[in-house]
Amino acid sequence: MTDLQECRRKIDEIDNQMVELFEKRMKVCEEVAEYKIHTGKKVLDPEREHAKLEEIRKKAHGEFNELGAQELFQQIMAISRKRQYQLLTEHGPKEEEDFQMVEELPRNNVTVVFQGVEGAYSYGAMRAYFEEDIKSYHVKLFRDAMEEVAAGRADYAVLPIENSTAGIVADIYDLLTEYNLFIVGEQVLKVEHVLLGLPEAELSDISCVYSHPQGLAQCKEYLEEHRSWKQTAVSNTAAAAKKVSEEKDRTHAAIASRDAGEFYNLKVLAENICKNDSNVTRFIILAKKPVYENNSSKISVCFEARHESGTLYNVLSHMIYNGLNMTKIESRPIPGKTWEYRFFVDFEGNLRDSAVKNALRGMEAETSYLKILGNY
Ligand SMILES: O=C(O)C(=O)C[C@]1(C(=O)O)C=C[C@@H](O)C=C1
Repeated sequence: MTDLQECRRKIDEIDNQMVELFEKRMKVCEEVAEYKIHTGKKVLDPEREHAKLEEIRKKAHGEFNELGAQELFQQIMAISRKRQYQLLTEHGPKEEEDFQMVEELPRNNVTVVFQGVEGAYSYGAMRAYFEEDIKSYHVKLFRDAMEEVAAGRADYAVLPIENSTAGIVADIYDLLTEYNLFIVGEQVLKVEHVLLGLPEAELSDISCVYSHPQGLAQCKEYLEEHRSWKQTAVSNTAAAAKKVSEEKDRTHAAIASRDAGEFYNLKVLAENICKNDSNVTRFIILAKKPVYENNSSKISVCFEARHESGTLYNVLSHMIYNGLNMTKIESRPIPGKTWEYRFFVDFEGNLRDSAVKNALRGMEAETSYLKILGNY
């Protein structure tokens, strides 16, 4: 019978040689980095990597080992690139810094736009993030809010990006790639929906309910208990409340906030209608200029990767290598490119950290498009 101890001794011996060779190879890669820093040649050389992998495949025996050896060298070269990006950050030409650091963003005496109407959750988020003495106004669509900031009529826009029950607000993700705006802050707001009706209405009168699609989705279970009600989606929850108050029809109800109910003089017909009692929405604060506060700890990026096997894995590996904690990933279809996706990633860090600089340098070089959406 095979002796396990003996096998392990042999493996250890081989591994020791491999580590020695790995370090030797890395030393040469550092020389390559020096050459590339001086000549400005790109770190990633897909042709060279492709030729190398083909050569490696020919050297190995049998299909399994051919694939295995290729995978191993793919990793080795990826590690080599990461080391080269590190050296480039340390000794190469300084990258143009688009983002400006500020001690603190002004939260008073500014003009803020939000989507919806007073009483909407966006309004609540704005009140929670900014000081009292701001000038605020509302617009109809998410796009309008972005337009206001892009045109310089507002300093900031407050927009919902995700809800803990219903998921992301996809339109906002898409608009973030359309407008050249930056996320400078975020505000998480507890969302407590109630069912609102006219002051004289009773729950048994209701046959039609209005809300934002997310409001309807977040109260799905409650609405399933009232299947006969006609559900109508409107642009936001406060607009739903406004509609009920204007239509003066006691069979109409809205799913919105208690605040919206007070604002439009409606009665609470049912509360706790959202099954998930930790229902929160995260709002982002957008600005025109790429600024970040000194103590910012979260970075959002958006990128497109070539449609090839392993590209996403390679891009994300820059975060792993630099010890960065990825907190979120989303994908959205790229308009006009069927089955191709754009990725949105959040990770912990500050743009001043060298680990962040290294990771971003590598990610930028190995994606076809990368935008830093913000550090906040
Ligand atoms: O040969 C190069 O140009 C290198 O940078 C070395 C190396 C490698 O580790 O083999 C690393 C990155 C390149 O994409 C190709 C190859």
